[in-house]
Amino acid sequence: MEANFAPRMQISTTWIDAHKFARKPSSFLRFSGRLREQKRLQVFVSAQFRPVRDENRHSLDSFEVSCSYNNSQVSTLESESLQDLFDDEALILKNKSQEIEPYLNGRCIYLVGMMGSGKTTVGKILSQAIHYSFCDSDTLVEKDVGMTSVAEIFEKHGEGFFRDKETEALEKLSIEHRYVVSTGGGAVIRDENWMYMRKGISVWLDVPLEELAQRIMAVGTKSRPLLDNEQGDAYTKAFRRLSALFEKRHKAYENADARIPASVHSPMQVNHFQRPHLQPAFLEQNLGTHNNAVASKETTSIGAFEAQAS
Ligand SMILES: Nc1ncnc2c1ncn2[C@@H]1O[C@H](COP(=O)(O)OP(=O)(O)O)[C@@H](O)[C@H]1O
Ligand SMILES: O=C(O)C1=C[C@@H](OP(=O)(O)O)[C@@H](O)[C@H](O)C1
Repeated sequence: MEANFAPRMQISTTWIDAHKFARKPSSFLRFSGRLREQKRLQVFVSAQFRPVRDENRHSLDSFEVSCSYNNSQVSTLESESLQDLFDDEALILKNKSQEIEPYLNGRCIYLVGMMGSGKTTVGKILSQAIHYSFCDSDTLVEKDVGMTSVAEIFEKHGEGFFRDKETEALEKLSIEHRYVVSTGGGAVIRDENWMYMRKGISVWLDVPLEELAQRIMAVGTKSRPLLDNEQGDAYTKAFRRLSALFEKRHKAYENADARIPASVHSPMQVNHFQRPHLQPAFLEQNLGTHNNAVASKETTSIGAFEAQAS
């Protein structure tokens, strides 16, 4: 079976009549009643194609439509569940992850990376594949503080308070086993947090800023308070702020035991996994220093982790 990937297609900021959307079957695009009443909508369309499986069959799998009105984003819509889009990627990630499971010896995996790099998305898939539990450190902080969102915590108590709670959450997790932890994008800035994350294996999901800004534009900035107060259109806002944060943080991300570049975990280029030369002996070479439990010197085949030693 052949699996090729067509490039992502983007048609940005086009004006179209709302009634044209209204004629589509409701399962095709989901609209709120309020949106349907708007006369004209400014839409950003990002289309993603399924892999071509044979010569005759290729289909548009899913596409996201992000709508804005009067320059403020009002909604992001998806043709179908985004999970569909990740199905092929998830399968490959699962297969590859299962190969590394025996070498982990129960150590937690900490996913680090900028906001939108996919720590939560990838983390959930990974945890299922290796039969670990999944934990989002932001969610742990929210539960601890008794608030429903990080945005609310920032608003009521400020960033410093959130950072202290984040450190506490990582400290709690550091005595656990068999967890894939999606850390907050800023967790890497405190040395103390690294002390806790070093109890497990840290993996940096390294995604280009342009891609991050696209993803964040699609879902909006409301849940990410550090991106929510910039001026300008949604993409520029996200890109500008992400660039400033990355400038301050990139050295800290390099502390991670392994780096996975976007080309490996992007659904559009997931065939990268299948290249025969991507067979790094990641655990033995790069992680053995952190835990003697990685005793085996046999070559492992874990193409999902194109790792670079820190
Ligand atoms: N590999 C990927 N390719 C394309 N989009 C992705 C990928 N991983 C995540 N996303 C999308 O990016 C957004 C942010 O992902 P998320 O997992 O919440 O990131 P994080 O937890 O790092 O902030 C979500 O809308 C998600 O669907
Ligand atoms: O980059 C950051 O400083 C932050 C990232 C967020 O987590 P995600 O990376 O999961 O979005 C969250 O912890 C908080 O809004 C701060």
